Amino acid sequence: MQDRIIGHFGASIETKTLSAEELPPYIEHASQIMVNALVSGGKILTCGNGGSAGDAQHFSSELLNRFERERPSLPAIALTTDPSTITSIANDYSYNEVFSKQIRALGNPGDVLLAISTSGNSSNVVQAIQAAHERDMVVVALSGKDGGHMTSLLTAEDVEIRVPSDVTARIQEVHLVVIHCLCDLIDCALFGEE
Ligand SMILES: O=C(CO)[C@@H](O)[C@H](O)[C@H](O)[C@H](O)COP(=O)(O)O
Ligand SMILES: [Zn+2]
Repeated sequence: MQDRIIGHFGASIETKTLSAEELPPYIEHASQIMVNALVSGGKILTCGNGGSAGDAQHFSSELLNRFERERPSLPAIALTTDPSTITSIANDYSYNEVFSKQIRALGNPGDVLLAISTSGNSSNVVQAIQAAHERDMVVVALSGKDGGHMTSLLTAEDVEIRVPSDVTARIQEVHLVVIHCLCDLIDCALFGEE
């Protein structure tokens, strides 16, 4: 079984190496979108399912609390954290609307939606992107595989960071590095390079 374990590490390293070659321009662009929103008084909403819900919460917590340095709190809300809201929307309407209904209430022009989906096909994330555009928000899509339905919804204002892999776990492992890159770039832009 240790060969399997080593295989996971090897595949993760391989995917990260390929991502390090392909993704930096998209990550930098995404960070600029987020910084522009934050300096204009906007906030960042985040969403995703399963492991990507964890990533959505991981990112919002690092803005609200801190990443690696002492700095003021930054405005971010994970749309994945309130079971009463999520279960009531899913129960009364549809699970596909659990993020979009929140965005219609919380999102404002100039805010950013970080939409996370390894397949790009999770309906509630797709509908979240549609709702964000209705609210004149900008979208940063964090995806993988062929980008799925999410990709076709993005405008020229948005950016997609698509991990070059078809394996959900490997994509998620790169998403975490991307989230930390975004936090670092935001801190550098707002509070100076250390
Ligand atoms: O974390 C994992 C797999 O590693 C799963 O929980 C995974 O997040 C779930 O299957 C999600 O429903 C997948 O959705 P998505 O990434 O395609 O949007
Ligand atoms: Zn996972």
